[in-house]
Amino acid sequence: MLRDGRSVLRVPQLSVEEGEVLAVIGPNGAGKSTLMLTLCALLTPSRGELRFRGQPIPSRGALAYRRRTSLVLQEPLLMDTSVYDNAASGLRFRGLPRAETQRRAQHWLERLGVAGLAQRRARTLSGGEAQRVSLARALAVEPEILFLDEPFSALDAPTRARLLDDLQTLLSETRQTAVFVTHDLNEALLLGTRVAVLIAGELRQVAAPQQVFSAPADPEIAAFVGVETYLPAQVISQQDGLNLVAADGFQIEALGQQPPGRRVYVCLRPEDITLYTSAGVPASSARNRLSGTVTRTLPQGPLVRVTLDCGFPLVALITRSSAEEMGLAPGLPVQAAFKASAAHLIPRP
Ligand SMILES: Nc1ncnc2c1ncn2[C@@H]1O[C@H](COP(=O)(O)OP(=O)(O)OP(=O)(O)O)[C@@H](O)[C@H]1O
Repeated sequence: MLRDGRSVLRVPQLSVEEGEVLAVIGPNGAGKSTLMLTLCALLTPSRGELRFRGQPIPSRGALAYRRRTSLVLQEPLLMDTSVYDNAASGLRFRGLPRAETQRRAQHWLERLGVAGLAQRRARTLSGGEAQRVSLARALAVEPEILFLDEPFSALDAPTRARLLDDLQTLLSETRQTAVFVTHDLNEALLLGTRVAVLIAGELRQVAAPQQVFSAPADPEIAAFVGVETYLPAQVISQQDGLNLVAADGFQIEALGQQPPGRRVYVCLRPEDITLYTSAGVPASSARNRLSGTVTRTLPQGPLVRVTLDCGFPLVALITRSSAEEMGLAPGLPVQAAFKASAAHLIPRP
C-alpha cells in the first residue's frame, strides 16, 4: 500500500475467518490503521485486491460492502442527539422498519450495559459510556465483520478493563467476526482468536495469541512482546522436543526442535526468571541455572526490574518484597533460574 507515494504496508495475504477475532498488533507507525482502512474498503490497495466471501470487491461495490460491516474507532464520534438515536442511527440509515430498529437498538444498549442512559444526550456521557454506545450502534446493524481500531486507548485503566471484559464475553458468545487493531499486547491476548503482527509495514507473524507471546517469530516481534534477553547460541542437540544449546561458556536447555548446528538466539522474558542468593538455592524444576552479579535495580510499582551480568546482560522482573528479602543491590552475586519451557529459540543468520 502506497501513501503519499511511499510504501507503508506490504501484506502478501491475510484472511479473516468467519467467527474469529483477528487482533492486529504492532508498534506505532507499523501500518495497523492503514491495514484496517484497507480491510474496510476505505482505502484501495495499490496492488492486489480485497475479497469478501471469496468475491473481489469492485471499487463500485465498496459502499455495499461497507454497509455489511461496522467500524468503531478510538473516538466514539457520537451525534449530538440522544443515546437511543445514536444506537438507532445505523439501522435508520439502512432503512430498517421502525419496530425492528427499536428492538435492536434497545437490545444492544442493554447488552452493552447502557440502556439506562437511552434518553441522555450523548455529549453528556463519560468516555467509557460513550464507547459503549458506539459499540451498541456498531453491533445493532448486525455486521458481518466488526472492525475495531484502538477502541479502548482513550479510556482510563479500570474503565478499559471492564469494557474489555464485557466485549470479550460478547464477542465469544455471539461468535461475531471481528478485526481488532491495538498496540496493547494484553488486549490482543484477551480478545484475539488469532494475532497478526505488523512491524514496519510488514506482516511478520500470524498465529494463536499465546504462540506470538511465547514463540515470537523474529527478534523484533520478540522485543515488541516483551522479550528482554537475547543470547546468541548454537544448537548442540535435539531430542524429544528439547534442544541443548551452547552459549559463551555455558549450556542451556530449551523447548525446541532446531537442528544441531543451527545458530539461534535464546529469548527470555524477564518474568520467567527466578533469582536466588547463593545462600538459598532451592531444588526446583527449573532446568537452567546461571551465576551472575546484579548490575542494576529499577523499581516498577510492585515489581523490581533487575539487570544481571551473567557474562551477558540478563533481565529479571521480581516482586519488590523478594528483592528486599534478598537484599538485591548492585554487586550482589545471585543465581538466575529458568525452565526449559521459558527459553524460546529464534534462528539467527
Ligand atoms: N494519511 C496519510 N498520508 C500519508 N502517510 C500516512 C497517512 N497515514 C499514515 N501514514 C503513514 O503510514 C505509515 C503507517 O501508519 P499507520 O497509521 O497505518 O500506522 P499504525 O500502526 O496505525 O500507527 P499508530 O499505532 O501510531 O496509529 C506511517 O509511516 C504513517 O506516517
